[in-house]
Amino acid sequence: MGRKNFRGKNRRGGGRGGGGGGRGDRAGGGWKEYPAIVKENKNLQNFYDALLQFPEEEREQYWAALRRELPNSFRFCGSKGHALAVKRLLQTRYIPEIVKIEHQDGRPVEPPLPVPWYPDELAWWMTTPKNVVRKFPPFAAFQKFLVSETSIGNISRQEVVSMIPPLLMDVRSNHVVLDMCAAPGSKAAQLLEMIHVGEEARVRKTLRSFAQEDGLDLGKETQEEAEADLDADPTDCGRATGLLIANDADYKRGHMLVHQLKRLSSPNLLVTNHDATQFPSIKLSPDPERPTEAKYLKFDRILADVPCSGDGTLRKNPNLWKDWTPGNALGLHMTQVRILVRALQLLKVGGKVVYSTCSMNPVENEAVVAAAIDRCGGLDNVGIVDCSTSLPGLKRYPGMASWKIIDKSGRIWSSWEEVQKFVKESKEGVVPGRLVETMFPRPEGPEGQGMPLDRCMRVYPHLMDTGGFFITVLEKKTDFRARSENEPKSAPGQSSGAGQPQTEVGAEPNVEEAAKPEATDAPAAAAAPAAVVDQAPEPVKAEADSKDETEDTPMEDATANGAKRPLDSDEAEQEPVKKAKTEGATDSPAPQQPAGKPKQRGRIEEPFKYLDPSHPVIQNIKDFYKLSTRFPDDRYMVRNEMGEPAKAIYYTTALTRDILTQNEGRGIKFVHGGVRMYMKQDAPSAEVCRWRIQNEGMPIVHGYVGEPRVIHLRNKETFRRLLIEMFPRIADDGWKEFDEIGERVRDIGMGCCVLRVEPDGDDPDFQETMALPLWKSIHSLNLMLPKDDRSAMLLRLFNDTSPLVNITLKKQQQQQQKDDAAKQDTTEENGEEGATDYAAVEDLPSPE
Ligand SMILES: C[S@@+](CC[C@H](N)C(=O)[O-])C[C@H]1O[C@@H](n2cnc3c(N)ncnc32)[C@H](O)[C@@H]1O
Repeated sequence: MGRKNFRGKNRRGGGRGGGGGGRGDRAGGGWKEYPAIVKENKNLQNFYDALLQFPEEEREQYWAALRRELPNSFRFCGSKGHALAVKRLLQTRYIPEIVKIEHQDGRPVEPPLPVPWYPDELAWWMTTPKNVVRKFPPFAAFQKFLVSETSIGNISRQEVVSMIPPLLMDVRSNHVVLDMCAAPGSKAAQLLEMIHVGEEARVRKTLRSFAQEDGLDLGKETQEEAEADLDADPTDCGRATGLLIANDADYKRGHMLVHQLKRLSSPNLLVTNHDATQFPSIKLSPDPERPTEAKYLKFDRILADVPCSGDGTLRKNPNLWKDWTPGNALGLHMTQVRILVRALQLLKVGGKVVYSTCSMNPVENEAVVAAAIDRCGGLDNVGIVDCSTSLPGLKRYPGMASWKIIDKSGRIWSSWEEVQKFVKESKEGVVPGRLVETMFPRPEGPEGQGMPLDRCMRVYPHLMDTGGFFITVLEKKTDFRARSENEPKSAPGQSSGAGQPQTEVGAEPNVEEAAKPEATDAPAAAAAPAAVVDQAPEPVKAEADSKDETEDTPMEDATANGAKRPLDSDEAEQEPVKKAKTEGATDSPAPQQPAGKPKQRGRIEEPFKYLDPSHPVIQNIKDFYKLSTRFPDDRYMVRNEMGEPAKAIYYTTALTRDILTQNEGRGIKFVHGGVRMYMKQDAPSAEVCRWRIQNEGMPIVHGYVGEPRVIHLRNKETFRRLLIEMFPRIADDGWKEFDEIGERVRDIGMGCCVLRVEPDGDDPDFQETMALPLWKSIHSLNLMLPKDDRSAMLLRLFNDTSPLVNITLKKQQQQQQKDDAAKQDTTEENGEEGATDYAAVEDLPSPE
């Protein structure tokens, strides 16, 4: 590609990392940006000018940054080795082309650069905005790379400030993590990746120690494997034992979350659909030493990335310039406090909560942190962690110790005393707007002292040319009972209530915990699950329990302002393409409501039923694939009422199994869990196992598959042929065309096998080891991969964009029609199995 030029007007100045102002050198060349939107709002500007009190020059930089388009940013995901391979491609193939592109005035385009504070240079940004990269032809190849790798989960198009909260959580492989408000899921994906860091290498290292005994050929030892730290998570043969529960109150957004996280194929994930203010207590098996004592899950890490007014996202959501009103933030304050209090309750002692918003308003930030700590008994129970040395290179401001509140009418208030005085003196005698005491800075004097709110982090848009973000890390020091909202604080001199049993009134969200006066980490098992909000198998009171909460801060407000804000462009890009078919949703029609009953929210999910290891299907799978006895066979699960394998068999971790079995019938709304490991497949003869290994489950199981079902491939060109051709022939000496694997594919028994791609290391663009499902039938072979994955691999490894070749397309179409008809008849196993199984439909082995 020679020098390429793109045109446009009104491109504004400013760039990344300018340290107060960015690079103001962009005028002259460029592109159009949102010309129709007037980026002015008097109330907004007056309020923040009064609040932030920047010197004049910095104030201008702040507003100028907010009016500019956001730089383009993305993150390489997945296992480290894999992420580094995709990153290498950016550096060697795309950046050299990008630097040849010129602005209208002849200046070269600035290439993407690593975000300086992100570990391992896995996050990148570039000053050219997203919509320019998307639309201008010189960027077409780069854009294709971004889209292709995003679609298969190797790249996340995430805004840089949104990457900060998970980085501060220090998540380990064995941590139990909750993301309370997780949709659409970019931070949840980051957290899940952290749970899996180092796992692949640990598992291989463990397997290698048994390889000779088990007759496994694991190929060459990688450097990562040699350096793997088995002590990082020692209890399950190197596998990650941690868990992420990703929750969102909004059912539809919850399914975007499933779509986003499913790409990571993690058995360490559960997705739930609950109001975070009432997130339920999750039951675990009792400790063997105390079999009669109920045990509940507590978390090592919690992310509370709460619904907020979002005024830090003005760059990404320019409509906010006209939509911002002072009331937005006020309506969210109480919900935010409740979510944070619930997070602190659910945390282990020593655990950490990260509280974050994309708002700059202290009423949603410092005021929430202070109010939640206060309700949990003060700084003796919950500390604010000093993160000043974390993420060096990230420019930030400390949290505020004092601030003002703007009410719905635009009037600015300095203190709660001022509000009370107004109430006393006014005729109406009522508090204006939705003002409450906890919105205001803590008063001077003994009660208000000592809250180190300066440890909170404020990331302003002009500091590094980003969006705005607020982040605070809190640590639980001891167990406590949180004071309810309606309960007055202890009189001065008395203990704040830490560790004291307190009467819970209405507003305390979890009735299970409230039911037991001294409950701390083991809430009493209540007869009715407290946090069930709808469609519970056992009808329970729940909406009634939360009446106080809904009365003083209607959730409608919270959702109107925060939860149901329109999708921004990142989110929209991540949205499932096939909107009509919500992934993870059942195929069953929504349940019919008996007349006169309140309408149910959400839909009923299929149950999760675990298979007995002695089940004939499990035995057949073990025999056929010669699975090592070291692979756990008590974690297989199906999703139908009968508990019989019908279409898909899932795999989960041991902890997930415990949670799903212990909480069956308790009304907890699990909407996703488990990785599809085996899919039912028509087989040409009785000797062939009808359960093929699904691509998603392959990374988990392939190391345990016996050599009789493995094909080792080293040649890049052989791999290219398997990727580009669907159903290449092996009959009539066709196998001879397959170079080093020819004889092996001729001789191996029919059915599914593991294709282990083990590059010989000579080609720098072909270094990644992979394991993929391959189906052998009488006449042909077929890689059982979705078309998107094939195309993405062709692009990545061969820079090849040619269409896939499918010689049996017609047969496929007929088969697809047959499958579709059969699907309509299937009622027993819908759930996630109901979602299109593209490998089975599009890549079905040719019927022979
Ligand atoms: C700021 S967004 C979260 C963004 C997300 N953490 C990410 O990184 O992609 C806030 C989310 O909170 C959800 N939400 C709103 N009210 C909630 C509540 N009471 N409980 C749980 N989730 C809630 C909304 O549906 C929305 O998806």
